Order: sequence, then structure tokens, then C-alpha cells
Amino acid sequence: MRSTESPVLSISGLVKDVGPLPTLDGKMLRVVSGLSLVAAPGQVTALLGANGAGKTTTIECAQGLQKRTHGNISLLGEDPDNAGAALRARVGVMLQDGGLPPSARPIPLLKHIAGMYGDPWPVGELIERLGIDSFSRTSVRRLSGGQKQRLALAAALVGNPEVLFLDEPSAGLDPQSRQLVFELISELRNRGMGIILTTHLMDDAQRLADYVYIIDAGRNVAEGTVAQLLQHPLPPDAGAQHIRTLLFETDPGLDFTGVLPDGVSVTEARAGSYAATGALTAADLAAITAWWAVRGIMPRSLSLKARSLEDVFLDISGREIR
Ligand SMILES: Nc1ncnc2c1ncn2[C@@H]1O[C@H](COP(=O)(O)OP(=O)(O)OP(=O)(O)O)[C@@H](O)[C@H]1O
Repeated sequence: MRSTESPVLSISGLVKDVGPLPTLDGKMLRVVSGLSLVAAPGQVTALLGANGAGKTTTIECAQGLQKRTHGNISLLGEDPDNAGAALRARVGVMLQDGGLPPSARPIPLLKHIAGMYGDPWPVGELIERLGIDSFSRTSVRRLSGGQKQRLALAAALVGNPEVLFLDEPSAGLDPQSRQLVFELISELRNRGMGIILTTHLMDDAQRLADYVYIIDAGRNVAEGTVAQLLQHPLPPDAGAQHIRTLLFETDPGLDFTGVLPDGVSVTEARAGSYAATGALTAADLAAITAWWAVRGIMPRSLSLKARSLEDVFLDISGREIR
């Protein structure tokens, strides 16, 4: 596990049992089994895992919302299980379902929350940054999913927290709102806020995270910066299929047999739209462009896609659905 001076959150050997469950003949179910992580100030730390991996349980234990079975948790230097109002005031939480009162209207709600803090974030600034003015007269229950997300983020930030928990922050956001939220998250990180992001969206983690913990079945399975994880060795049975993909559009129905090496597979997903996947080398790129040149073919588009965090995640946690 990485070491960080004065982490905003540090979890070691977290175990959480739930139950007893009638479906297990009255036995307990272990949903987190010895998980450890460290989140630093001024960084986005992502917890990445499939549905049911134990992300929410871990984060709720970290926030003191669920009692842990074993293990140590330190949130801003304190045990969240004994947290008082002073610790809670330093922590911002944006939940997936918002957790906001359905009949409230956005601006009075934010002003009310701001009134509970000594040094709140100016409400007007948050309203402007998150485009809340455009739906300020609508009650929470009538907001769209994306509007609720933006209001939930504003509500999490209004207390000017030192640490911010974000659960799937881009869920339901249109591209403009997503960009807005991502820019704000980057700015908060640069100001020194410690941000803990829970997600199964690889793209969000790849774009935002300084450090990623991949968890599976309540355990740590890999960790590192995105760049480090992208170097993760391929599993022995992966073949070369996740190394690189060359995407190109040209004439339909072309036969590339003999142009590219055996380990590279070429598929035509739509007429004239091809993907060549495998351990492509510069020589292979030269071979395919030479082949086009001889035949007078000019592709309409051409792009090379490197192995992504999603490929690494699937290599590590398996491709079968949970
Ligand atoms: N009180 C409970 N009773 C029974 N099972 C539970 C309980 N709490 C959690 N679980 C199970 O523990 C596992 C972990 O749940 P958790 O919500 O932490 O996963 P997650 O990684 O946040 O998933 P998602 O991405 O779907 O939100 C799941 O299989 C869930 O069904």
C-alpha cells in the first residue's frame, strides 16, 4: 500500500460482516474482507470495482454510517465511529441518490445548509458554477437526474469540506454537465481537497484519478496511478487481444488475410468500419498502409487505441458478470 503523509483517509484491514441473513441459514455474510487504502489531500483517489464489489460498504464505514466488524479507519485523523459534529463539518458527501429533502427548492436548501457552517462556500458562487439557476424554482422531487446530481454536489461542497466523498458523480449527467463537474473536481483537488471517488466507470477514473484502488469481492486486487495500472502485465491466457486496436473506415468487404500477423484479428463491425486488435507493431502499421497504397485505397478515418483502464480492470477482475 502507498504511504502518504497526513492522509485524509486511511483504512487498514477493513472487515465488514452483514446479517445474520435468512438466505444463509442465519449466518453472517462477509462483504468486505481485509481492505486497505490511503487517500491523500490534493488528490483524487478512486475506488474502482464491479457491482457488489464492496465500494459503498467501505465508504459508508469510512464515513461512520456503518459500523465495521474489524480493522482501523482514520478519517482526518479521527475514528469515524466516534465522530462528532466537528469532524462531520470537515467532510462533504455526495450520495448517488442525492439524499436531499424532496419538497425543498435548490437555493433555500443550499442557504439553509450553508447556515450550519462557520465558513461556508458562498452559495451564489456554487449556484453559478454548477448552473443551478436554471432549475432554482423546481422542487428536488421534480429535478432531472443530472440536475439532482449537480445540486447534490453543491450541497456536499457548501460546508467547504477538507475531504469530499463522491459516489458515481457523473451518473446521469449530459456531456456539458459532466465537463462542468469534472472541471470543478480538478479545481478542488488543486486547492488541496482530498477527494474519494467511488465508481465503476473506468472513463471517470482514467480522467480524474491520481491514484486508483481496484477492489473485487471486498478485497484489494490492484492499485496504482492510472499510468502504473496501464503497465499491469497481461494475464497469461489473454493472448494479445487487449494490447492495441487500430480502427479504420474504408471500402466494405476487404479481406486482410496475410496482411497482418496471425495474432491480430480484424473485424468489420459495420460495412467499411474495421477494428484490428492485437500486438500491433509499427511494422504492421507500415504493412497495412503499404497494402492500401498499392490498391489506391485512402481510409476515411484511422485511429490507434491503446490498452485502456477498462481492459486492465477486466484482465484483473475477470470478464464474467457478477
Ligand atoms: N445488509 C446487507 N445484507 C445483505 N447483503 C448486503 C448487505 N449490505 C451489502 N450487501 C452485499 O454486499 C456486497 C457489496 O455491496 P456494496 O453496496 O458495498 O457494493 P458496491 O461495490 O458499492 O456495488 P455497486 O457498484 O453496485 O453500488 C453486495 O453483494 C451486496 O449485495
